Amino acid sequence: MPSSDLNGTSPAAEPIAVTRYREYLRIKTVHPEPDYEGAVQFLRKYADEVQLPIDVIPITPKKSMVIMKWEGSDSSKPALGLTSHMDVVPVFPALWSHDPFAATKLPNGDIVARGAQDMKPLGVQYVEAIRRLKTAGWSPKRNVWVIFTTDEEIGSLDGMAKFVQTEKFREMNLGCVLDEGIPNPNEGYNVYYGERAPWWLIVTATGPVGHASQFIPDSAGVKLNHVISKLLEFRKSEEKRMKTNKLGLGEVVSLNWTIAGGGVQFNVVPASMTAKFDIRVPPTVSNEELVGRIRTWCKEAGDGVSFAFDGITGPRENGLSKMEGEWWEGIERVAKRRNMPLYPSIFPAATDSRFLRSSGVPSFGLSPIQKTPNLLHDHNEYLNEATFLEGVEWYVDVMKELAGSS
Ligand SMILES: CSCC[C@H](NC(C)=O)C(=O)O
Ligand SMILES: [Zn+2]
Ligand SMILES: [Zn+2]
Repeated sequence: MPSSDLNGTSPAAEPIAVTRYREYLRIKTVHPEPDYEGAVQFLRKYADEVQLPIDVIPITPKKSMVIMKWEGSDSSKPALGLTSHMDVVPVFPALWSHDPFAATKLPNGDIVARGAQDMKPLGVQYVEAIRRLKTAGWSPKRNVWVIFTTDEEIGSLDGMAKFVQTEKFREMNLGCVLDEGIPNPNEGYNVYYGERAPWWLIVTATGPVGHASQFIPDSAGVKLNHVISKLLEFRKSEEKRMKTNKLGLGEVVSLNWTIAGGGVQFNVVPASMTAKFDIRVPPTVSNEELVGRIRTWCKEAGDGVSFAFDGITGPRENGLSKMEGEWWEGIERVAKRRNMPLYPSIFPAATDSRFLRSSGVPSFGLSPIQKTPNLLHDHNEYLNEATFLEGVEWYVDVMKELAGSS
């Protein structure tokens, strides 16, 4: 990392914030084998450069989270947390216009890379906002914690889910955390105060085996088909409910059959078959009622049909952060001052915030990305340099407002 003054420019006459962002994008924290060690090494140097104390918290022997602290003058007050995940989703390199890990900057300032939106900019914007505030001689009243998490993209089990159980998390005394949102193709920022729970449902049907030229009764396939049909009918009804009532995706249950399993040969009726579904359940839907429906459909299908949820997905209380109180009002004030419309809703997918909210810490998901197509998990993910820098300014104002001056 080349040296720079606290508010300096990099050797390439590029703002230092952009240079650090592009360096971070080049670290291959991509699943299935994210280079977390590379990211930790980068963040250690970065924290040193901006003079922030850093803690590296092992979650497993190969996966460590990173926490930077900007100490406030009144540590007794609940702190502000700024979180981002270090990992990114895989790429299909052939579909990309540029190497997804080169962080190429196009002549118009677009920076193309996996993670350019989801969600490496926020991690760097937090630190750069601190750099600017420090340079300006400003310091916070509340502690500000900058958190870099692991494995968000694969469910957060070896990440935020474990971290919220630690003594360190309790000691941080977080009053509110800001996390990721979704870019807005139009003007203004999307902001999320809750999210749907992922239910990764596995339905397994078993039945008699035999020669496939016969009408074998109650075969695994026949039974599984019953459950699949019921689930897909339910999918249709939820899609209709969304369209008829003009609801957001975050307000209805979505369901996709994503994996089919079982069978060995065309002419052998198998003993067991499975179907896996990605289901997203809004906080407004009763978990008991939905589990009850799945149970009924499996029972109707016949003996030997069961269901389970994968990993840490399935019915849970994710919590909703209230759009009231000092934290929310602070965010609204910043947006107003910056003439930035805010569009609150329920996040359709899953983020680390669900673990924070269910631990009693309000969390708001907002990526300061406007007038940019949403390319989360898509190829040719990019962010314009100017939009990135606008995000740094957003966090400067957010920190001043939410962490208070001393
Ligand atoms: C089950 S957790 C996986 C996390 C992932 N998050 C996002 C934002 O894509 C998802 O919702 O699929
Ligand atoms: Zn993300
Ligand atoms: Zn993602």
